[in-house]
Amino acid sequence: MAALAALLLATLLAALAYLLRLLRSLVWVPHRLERRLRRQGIRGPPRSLLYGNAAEYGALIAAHSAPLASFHHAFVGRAAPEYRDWAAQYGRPFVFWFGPRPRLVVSGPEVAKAVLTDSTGAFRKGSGSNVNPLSRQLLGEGLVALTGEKWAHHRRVISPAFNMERIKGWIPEISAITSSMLDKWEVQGETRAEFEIDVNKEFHTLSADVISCIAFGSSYEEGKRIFELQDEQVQLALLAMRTFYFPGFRFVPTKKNQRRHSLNKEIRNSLRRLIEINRKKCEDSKNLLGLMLSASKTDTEFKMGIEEIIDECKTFYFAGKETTANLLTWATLLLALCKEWQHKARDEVLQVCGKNEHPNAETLSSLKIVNMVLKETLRLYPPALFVNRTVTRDVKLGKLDIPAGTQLNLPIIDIHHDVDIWGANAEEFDPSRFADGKSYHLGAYFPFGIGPAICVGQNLAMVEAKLALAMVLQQFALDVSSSYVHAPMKVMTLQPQYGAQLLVHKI
Ligand code: HEM
Repeated sequence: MAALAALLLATLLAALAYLLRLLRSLVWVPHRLERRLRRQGIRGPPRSLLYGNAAEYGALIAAHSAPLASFHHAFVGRAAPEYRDWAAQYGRPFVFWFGPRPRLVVSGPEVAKAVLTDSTGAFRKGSGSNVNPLSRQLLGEGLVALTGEKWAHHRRVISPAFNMERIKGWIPEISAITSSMLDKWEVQGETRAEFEIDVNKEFHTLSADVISCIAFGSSYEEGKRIFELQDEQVQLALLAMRTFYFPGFRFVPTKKNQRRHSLNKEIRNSLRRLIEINRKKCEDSKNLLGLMLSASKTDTEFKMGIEEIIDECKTFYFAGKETTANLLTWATLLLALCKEWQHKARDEVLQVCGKNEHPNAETLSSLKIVNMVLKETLRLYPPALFVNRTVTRDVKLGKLDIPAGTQLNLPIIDIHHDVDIWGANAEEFDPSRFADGKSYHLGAYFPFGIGPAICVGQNLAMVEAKLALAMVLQQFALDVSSSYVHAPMKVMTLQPQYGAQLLVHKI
């Protein structure tokens, strides 16, 4: 009897301690953070205790959901309305909440540079969305989600697969993959002089194929199921990111959670199989999988377990496909709209590579105009709309006193469209901004981030995009189709909501 009473008491005490911790985390800490921000005049939409501003955010997106009346580039108010509406209403910086931690949206190149290049450890990669275990399922515990020593270790293992020399070695493969995409376009052109194509779909397949081939030594077909499952995971991850996460909620068997678990399990199993199939081929290779497999065999600090490798594969499948596909999509749409730059870029490609030669490492580096077009596309239509950091200790940022626990949101897209930085024509497509010799502030333009956590796939993305765009221009003329509806939208990355229909004809 006494033992039962003691057990009961212990359970009660444990439950009380849990409750107190929960209250502290859900009520006291957010209240304290909010008060400190308020005292400095930082405001935002009124929040609810559990859901923060998820409802207001949903309403804001819905209010701006109509497609744009024409194909213009002043679309930040549609794709990321918080940076315009809430900034106008509450001033800058402003704060909003998706759960119990504030997201402080800061602005200006100086702040972006200070935060991203900080070496004191005051700002940690990732934020609320990464902390939510449900959204973390999408990318796994890979490089994007990792922090601290473990992140540095993975980064050291992985980076060599993406250095420029290594990427240049992959040019023939990327060129062959692009060629086979264009052969299919050509077949369509055999019966009609001009035909419509959704380039967004085409470039998603292309970049999925490229990442499968050069990172894992496999083909798109092998990885296709993983990409499809990840597409479904994106929707569920987005839901999770925008709602409050109650500790332990992932174990509650709701319909969505069950689907999340089965997707996660199937992706991990598919990756495990894929790694096994390609193990032999990759072990001696210096591709991403090869480097990670080598790391799994060492007994040094670089050791990586199979589950860690699977996590990284998830990260790379997603990060490698979405972003580059969207860069290519927006670049071709912009060139289809702006004939002057389409002609300039094509003339350059034909002059440097001729009509029939695929670009190689040497000719690729001579394609200055194509490079300028891609850089301007990344400015106007950055695939990653923002970068997040968690503030690890109380820190001074300019005049602001930012308390530990705040999530900092660096709005890439807003800074890239800022008239004060880019001038009166900030919302116009003008690749000449990036002509040789022209400079800009490091924190004013950072589509790949800056500092120690800068995108590890940057070289691959740029080589792939340059090569694919040059090959498209070499063979096809592009026009915007009358069925294209201009509706840039944030779905993790910046995407055309209704596809990217172009009219294409062989030249
Ligand atoms: C146009 C294409 C791309 C854009 C715009 C882009 C953008 C970004 C940005 C903004 C970050 C966050 C940096 C930070 O937190 O400071 C990032 C990180 C990352 N990207 Fe990319 N990315 C692109 C292509 C790729 C590709 C092709 C891959 C892989 C093959 C890749 C893999 C990653 C990984 C693994 C990280 C996390 C790096 C780390 O935390 O160390 N990205 N990217």
